[in-house]
This record gives sequence, structure tokens and C-alpha cells, in this order.
Amino acid sequence: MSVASFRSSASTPSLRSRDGLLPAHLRADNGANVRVVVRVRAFLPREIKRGAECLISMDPRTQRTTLHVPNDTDPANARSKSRKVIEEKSFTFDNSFWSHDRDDPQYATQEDVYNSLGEEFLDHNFEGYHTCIFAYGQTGSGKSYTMMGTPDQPGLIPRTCEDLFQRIEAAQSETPNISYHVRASYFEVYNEHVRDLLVPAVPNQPPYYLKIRESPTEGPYVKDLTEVPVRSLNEILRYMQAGDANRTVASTKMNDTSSRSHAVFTIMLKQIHHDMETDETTERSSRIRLVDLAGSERAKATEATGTRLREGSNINKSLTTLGRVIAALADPKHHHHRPSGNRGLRRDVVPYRDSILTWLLKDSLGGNSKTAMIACIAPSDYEETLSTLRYADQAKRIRTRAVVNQEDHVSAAQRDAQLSAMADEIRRLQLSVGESRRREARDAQEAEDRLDEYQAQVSKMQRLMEEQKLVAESKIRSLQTENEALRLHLKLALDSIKNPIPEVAAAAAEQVGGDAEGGADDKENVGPADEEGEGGSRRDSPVDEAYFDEDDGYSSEVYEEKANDVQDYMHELLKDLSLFRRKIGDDKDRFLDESWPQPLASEINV
Ligand SMILES: Nc1ncnc2c1ncn2[C@@H]1O[C@H](COP(=O)(O)OP(=O)(O)OP(=O)(O)O)[C@@H](O)[C@H]1O
Repeated sequence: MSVASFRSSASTPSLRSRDGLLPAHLRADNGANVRVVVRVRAFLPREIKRGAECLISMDPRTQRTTLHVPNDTDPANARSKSRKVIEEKSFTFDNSFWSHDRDDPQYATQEDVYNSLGEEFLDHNFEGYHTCIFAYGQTGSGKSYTMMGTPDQPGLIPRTCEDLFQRIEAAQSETPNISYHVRASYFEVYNEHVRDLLVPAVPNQPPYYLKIRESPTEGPYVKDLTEVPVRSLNEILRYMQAGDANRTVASTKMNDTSSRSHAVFTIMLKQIHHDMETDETTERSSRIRLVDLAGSERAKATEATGTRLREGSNINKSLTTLGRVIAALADPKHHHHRPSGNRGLRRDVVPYRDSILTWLLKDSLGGNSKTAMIACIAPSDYEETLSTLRYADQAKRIRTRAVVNQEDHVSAAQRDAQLSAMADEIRRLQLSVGESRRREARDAQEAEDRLDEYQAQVSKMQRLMEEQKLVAESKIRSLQTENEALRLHLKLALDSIKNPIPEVAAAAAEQVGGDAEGGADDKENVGPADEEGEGGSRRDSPVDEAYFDEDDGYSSEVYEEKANDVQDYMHELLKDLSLFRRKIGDDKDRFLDESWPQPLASEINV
């Protein structure tokens, strides 16, 4: 299983890059607008059959997209003709991808879309920013094709995965000091229910829905959502495909259509840089959210622009609410700075909590995230395309404030303290869960909350321990590399003591070679060493330099002195080696320490 190969010109910013050195409060961007791009697809066979006309044109120079007035021949646009005003409309977006006509030199391939959007967003992830890319558009406009693609034409999600692991591999071969921890989850929101796509549906059983919780530090999250650690591209592609298959099977079984469900694929990337000298770590975490939204045609154009709201159970609530959230966030009033003392007085007017999708994407839409919207449009549907373009035009005005999620200079002792504090907290919660149980269902909600908190802490600790393991692995890798280098150094030094190269013989050999190659007339190639003439000394190698005596070749006195130097140097190397050995020993002890809190396996099933 592999993704069609593509060339990425991006580099992996190091954890010590410019951003990482700035104090935390300076690591926020000053707010950036949601990046909005539009993509038009090719005709489908049924459109060709009915003689549909293409109503879209795009100017690659200005990135302007124009929606033209349909003629009378296409019955699909008859309804739009009955509108009072029907006119040509133009919008400018950050990118306009022309994927309508393959023979056109402007045709935007899957690779083009990745290169101009996905790659940059992955750069941001390595810098420590959360990102979100979501595809919006009516059913059949190309959302799934853009996000997931086909085996021959992989879309943004598999390309992001491939680039991610390519970059990780490249970075790891460059330095052993950074360890990477990748986790993935995949869920869908259907009719205001969340389903875990990484858990196979059980035949003849009703689907299992997950709950949403909000943590003061992490924001809204899906409780009990499967988050799998992934170590390779193949592994993540397998999860992605399994999730997709799960989605399809489940929907046919429920006689559902995919266009009414929103699929959210999330990758969590953690980079831990370990400084060998100080034994401190710097950690960057970022979240990559890739969202394939439900078909938008059920939310009416008027709702999308926020002018007339129509709510009802028959409408996809999450999509309708998304329209209202976008309208609220795009409203200039939302950007007015509130006086700091006044926070409590005005209620937040953005209705995130009115639907599951907007609640879960709260951060991506209006908070700590760099966000992009891909508006997918069909080539010959005036009404729906106008609605999508207006929606997209509104999204352009949304500003988010992304910050680099980084923890600096965490010492080994701090990491240990963090773990043992967490273990204490888990024990405390365990007791209080037991206590609530004894008090029976007197306060069931309280007991449930405690249990949630307890479980969340346990999984956090589990993650921390996994990360600790990765840091230890990276330390061992660094030490091995260093050890290898020292060994080589030592070997070279010993060899040069045992077998000093006689300088005269070497010089004579070179002289013969030089005459044969260049000849005496070749004056242009005469270098400073050659200018010293026959028998002139060359000081290319420090080893030669160390034992060569100007007057009478090798002097035993100088030899002895240099041998002592080399011996001292070797002692230093050996000292370093034993220091490294001690460091590994310490780490090993810490991990094998019997007294280390191990509540996970035994205590998780309270
Ligand atoms: N850029 C494109 N080039 C070629 N074919 C495309 C392109 N975009 C979409 N298609 C084709 O159009 C059809 C509909 O696309 P797709 O399934 O991606 O739509 P969708 O918006 O995800 O629909 P739904 O809302 O039902 O999930 C598919 O057959 C797909 O292969």
C-alpha cells in the first residue's frame, strides 16, 4: 500500500528553529484569516449526457472565480432561472483550482492541490501549530475526491500522511536527538451522533455513539475516542482505509447517505527534542485535522449567508450551525476587542455549542489553529455553486489565532515529577471514584464526572510514559551514534601511533604522480605546497604534522610528546564514554525502578 509518489519541496523545521527560541507569548501569530480556496471538478457522465454547460471560469493570474448566467438548455438550472435576479458573480479566493478540463494547461491535479496547500500546512504542524483543512460543498462536488481521493489519485489526507512520515524519516536520519510520536483518530458525525470509525461496527448491533466532553485545558473532545499510535505510513494508511470502509458499511446498513455525515480524520504529532548536554527536552505538539463535510445542499443558501435562518430536525443541524458560526465569526463586530475587565458581561455570541460538529471544531474555527476551507463546486449548478461561493467568501473574513504549542527545557527530573504527580492524582481520583460508588447513585452525575476525569488522567499518563520511552530510545540512539564516532576516532588515533606514515616516501610517491599527470609546464596548477619545490614539506594531515621534524625527519622527542598528548586525549574519550554509559544506566534504572508508579494495567478497570 503506498501513495503515488510526489515531490515535496518543503523542509522539516528543526525544533530549534526561530520560533522555538521565542518566549511563549511571542509564539502566537497575530491572527490570520482562514485560507479559502475553491476547486471546480470535471463533468460527470450524467452531466455530459444531459448536455450540461460549464458555468465557471477561473483566472489563474488573479485567482478570480466567475459564475456565469446559465442558458436555457440545461434543465438542472431551470429553477435558478425563476429567481428574480440572476447575474454573473465573481469572487476572489486565495487559490482557484481549475480541475474541470484535464487537457487544459491550467488543470489542477491532486498533487497541485497538495503542493499549494497541504505542504504548507504540514510545515505549520512541524512548527508546532494546530491546523485544520475542511472541504465544503454540495453532494458530488468533489469533497471526498479532494480529501481522500482514489488509489490512483490520492487526495490531501493520504498525501499529508506520506509527507509526514517522509519528513520524520529524513529528520531522524539527520539527527537522533528528536523523537516523533504520531497518533491518529477518525470519527464521523451523523445526525448529531459521533461514531468512532476506528472501531468496527458489530453486525446486528445498534451503532455505538460517543459522548462529547469539554476539558478546561484541552477544550471539547470526544470521550473514549480511539487514538492509535502510528509508526509508519503503511500503518496510518491502513487505519485510514479501515475507517473509510467502516463509514461506508455503516451507512449502507443504516440506509444512510454519506453526504449527511461529516468525517474528521485527526493526526496528533508530538516532537520531542532531547538535549544531550543538559538532559532537557523541548516538546512540540500539533494537531492536524482533515475534515470531509456533509453535502451542503441541505442547508439553504440563505442560511449559509446568515440572512434568514431556518431550523428544523430535517436539516443537517451541524451544517446549518456551521453556517451560523461562520457568519458570527465573520461579522466585523466579533473582532472588536473587548475591554479585559468586561469579559463576563457580554456572552459569546458564536453558537458553537448548538451542534456537535461546531462544538468539536470550536478551536479550528475560531481559536488556536491555522485553518483552510476548500470550497468544492460542480461546474453546472448555478444555485448551489452560488451558495457555496458566498459561504466561502464569508469564511475569508474569519480570523484565527494560532500559537506554537511548545514546552521548553523540561528536565529529566521535571518529567519524573510530572509522572509521579500524575500517579498521585490518579490514586486520589481512584479513591474518590470508589467513594462515589459507595454512596451509590446519590449523585450519579458527580460520580460519572469523576470517573471521566480519572480515565482521562490515566490515558494522559499512559501517553506520557510512551513518550518517555521514545525519549529514552532517542537518547540511546544519540549515545550509540556518539559512541560509534568516538570508537572510530580512537581507532584512527591508535593506528596513526602504531603505523606512522613515512613522510618522505609519501612525498616521493606524490611527486611521481604529479609529474605523470600535470607535467612541468603546467604552471597554472602550482599550489603553495608545490612552490616549496622538491622535497618541500606538506602539512595536510595533523598526524603527519605531529611527528614530523623540520630538520631530520622523525624526532623521538616530538614523537614522545605527541604520543603523550594522544594518550591524554584517549583518556578523555574514555571518560566521556563512561559518562555516557552512566547516563544510559540512570535511564534504565528509572524505567525499571520497582517503586515507579504502575497503576495502568492493574487499576484501569475500576
Ligand atoms: N477534480 C476531480 N477530477 C476528477 N473527478 C472528480 C473530481 N472531483 C470529483 N470527481 C468525481 O466526482 C464524483 C463525486 O465526487 P465526490 O464523491 O468526491 O463528491 P463529494 O462532494 O464528496 O460528495 P458527497 O457529498 O456525496 O460525499 C466522484 O465520482 C469523483 O471521482
